[in-house]
Amino acid sequence: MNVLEADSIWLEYHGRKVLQSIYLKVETGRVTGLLGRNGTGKTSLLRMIFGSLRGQSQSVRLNGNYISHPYLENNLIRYLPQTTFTPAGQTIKKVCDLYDVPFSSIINYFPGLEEYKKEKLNTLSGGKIRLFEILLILFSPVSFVLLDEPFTHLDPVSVEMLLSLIKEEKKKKGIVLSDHAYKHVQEASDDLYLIVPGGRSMLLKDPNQDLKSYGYIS
Ligand SMILES: Nc1ncnc2c1ncn2[C@@H]1O[C@H](COP(=O)(O)OP(=O)(O)OP(=O)(O)O)[C@@H](O)[C@H]1O
Repeated sequence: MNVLEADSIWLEYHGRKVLQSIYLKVETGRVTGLLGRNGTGKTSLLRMIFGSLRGQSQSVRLNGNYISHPYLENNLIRYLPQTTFTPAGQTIKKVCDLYDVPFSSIINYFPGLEEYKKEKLNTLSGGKIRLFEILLILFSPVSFVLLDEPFTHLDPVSVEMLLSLIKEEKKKKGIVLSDHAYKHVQEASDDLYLIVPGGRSMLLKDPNQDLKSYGYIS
């Protein structure tokens, strides 16, 4: 089992405090959910764990050992951002090769993609590009994946498929999942954190009750 911890995370933008003293843990074999109202800093936190955003302070540790730039470590971590990140002018097969993800593993869960194999990514619809990118990150040969709003833009059948794939993939990986579709996040997560006003993270003991008392749901 591998354990990834983010500790002492502090982030300010132009003197405005966003994250203060955040702690979050994810283990292989588990899903850690991350919730918070708009603008509380979920994306910033995911990027700080990945290593692509530096704050005023951060300690990201793998099995207790500090890592300065997790995304530079071999086969450690990948991040699904909220926006498209794959090169639109590349073919789907080429992008799979770039990410070391077999095209065959993606088409198993993406009916109709086979015929686009040699097409460029920009021939897919926005929602299909999103589904492709989610699968690309989820099936990546790494120990941890960070998924930022994976349910947005997916149709209901794809959402159901994604929920069952997350369950399957967590057998091999640790997954951090953040989305405003909080019921899906709750359903998929073994541990659930909420970023509360003031930029602190709370590990929820009784999610239904805690989400109400912290004002995330009414
Ligand atoms: N580059 C930046 N410069 C200044 N402020 C920023 C920058 N990026 C983000 N912020 C601010 O930091 C705060 C946290 O943003 P972030 O995108 O991490 O929140 P979030 O919880 O992911 O939001 P949402 O749920 O709306 O996607 C917001 O108030 C945002 O306006």
